[in-house]
Amino acid sequence: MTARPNAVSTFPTFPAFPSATILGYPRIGPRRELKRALESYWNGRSSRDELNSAGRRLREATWRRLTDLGLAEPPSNTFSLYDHVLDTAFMLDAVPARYRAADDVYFAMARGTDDVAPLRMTKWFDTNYHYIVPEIGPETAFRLADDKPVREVAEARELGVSTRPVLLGPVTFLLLSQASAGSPAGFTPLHRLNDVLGVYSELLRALAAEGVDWVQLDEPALVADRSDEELVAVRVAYERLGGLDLTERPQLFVSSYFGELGAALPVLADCPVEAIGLDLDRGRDVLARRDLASLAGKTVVAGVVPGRNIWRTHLNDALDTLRYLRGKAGDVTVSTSCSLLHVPHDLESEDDLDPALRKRLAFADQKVGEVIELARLFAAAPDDAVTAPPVRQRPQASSPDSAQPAERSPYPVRAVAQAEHLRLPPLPVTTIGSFPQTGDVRAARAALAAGEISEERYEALVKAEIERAVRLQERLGLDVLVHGEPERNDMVQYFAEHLDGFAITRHGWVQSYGSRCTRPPILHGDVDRPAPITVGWARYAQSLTGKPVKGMLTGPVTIVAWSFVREDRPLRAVFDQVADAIRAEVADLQDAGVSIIQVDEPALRELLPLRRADQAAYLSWAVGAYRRATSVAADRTQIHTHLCYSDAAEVLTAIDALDADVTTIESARSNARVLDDPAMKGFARGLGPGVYDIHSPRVPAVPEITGLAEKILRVLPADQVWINPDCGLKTRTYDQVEAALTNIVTATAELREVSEVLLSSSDNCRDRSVG
Ligand SMILES: Nc1nc2c(c(=O)[nH]1)N[C@@H](CNc1ccc(C(=O)N[C@@H](CCC(=O)N[C@@H](CCC(=O)N[C@@H](CCC(=O)O)C(=O)O)C(=O)O)C(=O)O)cc1)CN2
Ligand code: MET
Ligand SMILES: [Zn+2]
Repeated sequence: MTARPNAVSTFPTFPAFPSATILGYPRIGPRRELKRALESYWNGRSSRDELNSAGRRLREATWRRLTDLGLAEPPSNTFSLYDHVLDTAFMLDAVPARYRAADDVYFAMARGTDDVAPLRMTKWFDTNYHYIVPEIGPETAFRLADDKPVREVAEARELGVSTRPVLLGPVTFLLLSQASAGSPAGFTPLHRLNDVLGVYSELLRALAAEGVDWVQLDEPALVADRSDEELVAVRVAYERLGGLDLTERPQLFVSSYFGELGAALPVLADCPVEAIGLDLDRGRDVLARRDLASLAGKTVVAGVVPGRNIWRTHLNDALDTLRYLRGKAGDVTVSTSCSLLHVPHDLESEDDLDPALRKRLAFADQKVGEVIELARLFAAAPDDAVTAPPVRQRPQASSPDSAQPAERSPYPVRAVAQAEHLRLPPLPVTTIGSFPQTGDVRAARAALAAGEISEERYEALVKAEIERAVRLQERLGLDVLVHGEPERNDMVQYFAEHLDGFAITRHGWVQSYGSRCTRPPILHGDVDRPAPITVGWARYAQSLTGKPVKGMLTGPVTIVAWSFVREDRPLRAVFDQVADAIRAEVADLQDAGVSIIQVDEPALRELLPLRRADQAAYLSWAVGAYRRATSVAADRTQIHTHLCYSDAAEVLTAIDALDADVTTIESARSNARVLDDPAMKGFARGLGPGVYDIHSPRVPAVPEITGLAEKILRVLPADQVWINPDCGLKTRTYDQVEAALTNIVTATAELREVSEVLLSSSDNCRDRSVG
């Protein structure tokens, strides 16, 4: 059968793409209605039916809002009760056998149950959103098990709204999945492409039968480096789906985002799909490509309104870009650069922002307005195309970088100084920093903000909470304690609130995973630390115990990564300013007698550019910022760092580069896979691979913990090993934490006995290495 690459112009009976659109919309609700509904269901306070109704109300509110704002054909299936990748796995019946008996299979996969651990969760490309990693093997029996995308179309139609369903594209779905445990060597989920395409074909037919004109297939994986085999998969997928007769399928819009399509552009251009989406914020390089003209027969959905930040769009620049494209592509439609999932709902909710700053901002609803305004301007603009690709660049540093401060002594020298100073037992047990954030503390913080309680009262409550955490750790027998971070609403927002140059929102929530959200601070000015931030709390915590209490800071890369950052200064200069603020805090903690300081960088890998060619440069200045923040530490001050959501190879490169003395990492959730990495041999620093997956309410049993720790001890000399959870405990309850830490301490005591031999021999090793 011959494909028809240009259905729009050749067959005018097929409806054109609307002139303005968005790729997706926040789903948590303007007042986090979804969060409340989920947590109420999980706590047994409401039924699944009530949860489903809450979801339905949110979808209705979204479609009404978007049509009120003037969007003709809003997207549907952008809603999810937990995660859209999980929705896709569920829809395809890619449900591993161990979940099938659960009461609620969907949430068992997302969160685990008492009997079964959840699926792995990891970062969605370079964002702070997390998706659930599907497990696919040769045994996965794909079928269309759920018709959510079709149902949502019908649901919207009842409200008089016709929508464009959004699906995760089959190639990205498989590339984001992992091979199930029993899969034969060499198997990758992409090997199942043909079977998945069978189900997608069936789904497209069902959507066409439902009267859908356009379907959006998201393929963000195509903006990262892709092998020839993967590019062949793209071709196979879209020749097959586009090859369905246009009476049997809706028109296909393949959207890319978070970067430029690279080698995937000519492949897609050659496939019988009717529209292609380009990210013209992060993927602007595409404008200079000669093969852009290969899109001449297609609708280009031009992502000129940035979906990853909250700054107003420069409408004139965007208009130039649209007019330039008009000369190159077929139809041109105005869109956001990606889904608006990554920005808060509505600026109108923010009453407290400085009016001068506020004028420069656009949240999701304002971005919808921009898209519509641009479509109007574009339609009214003269027909002649702009002929040169418009340039819009981030400013580069005009002055030389500020000097990098002096480095610390080499690690082996520091290790000796620290061992003498700290006198820790073998296999020290510690935690990552936060203890459960209780409703009481959150309520107290809300009451303080509302002026209902005094500063003194709030401080007393926080101190009581610190004391509770310290006493618990002492009682359970941990070796290096933490104060528990009760004074922090969030590890980034808290610092932003105490630094100059940041603004904080009241309702600017962005979903991070499931029901969990953050309010990313807005870094809009020059960053400076007017006064010490954590020193008072650290002093207080240390006064309660003879065991060392870690000072706890968030690193510069993570502060930048989890904020909305100004674009009128070179990113590198911004990093340096934040690094200097943290450096001042490290110095003050040290002066206050704190002997272990942890500077977390869980977002280090998140900001890693998706294309390998750009990664070395990024790592050099991200790492530079970290070292700038920490190199003020004396040799005997032990610097810890914590990384989560990274894979092994990335972590190991990063750990060496960061030059911290001890690194705690997430590993329980992936069964300590990091230790299989060949680079682990010869690893020379302290390492704490997590033995407790804190993302799930499950409490790990002692043998589970010893099992993981033994795996660690087979690879690493015992005197380098720390025992700790995967990440902070703030999302857990005190009951769960007490049970899990008890088991961790018990398991460690057993290990200390069996590994005494190992310990004495590795001690010798270390002495030799120092010479
Ligand atoms: N920024 C950031 N990104 C991160 C992480 C992180 O810790 N921070 N961790 C990783 C995993 N992501 C996470 C993201 C959020 C949360 C999380 O727990 N968020 C909390 C909100 C934290 C917060 O801002 N708390 C505030 C506000 C709390 C609140 O909801 N207050 C009530 C009122 C108080 C009450 O009566 O309960 C309200 O505003 O309605 C505070 O404690 O002050 C939540 O969604 O529940 C956890 C992990 C990766 N990315
Ligand atoms: C997402 S990494 C979290 C690190 C932080 N210190 C905590 O324990 O919560
Ligand atoms: Zn973490």
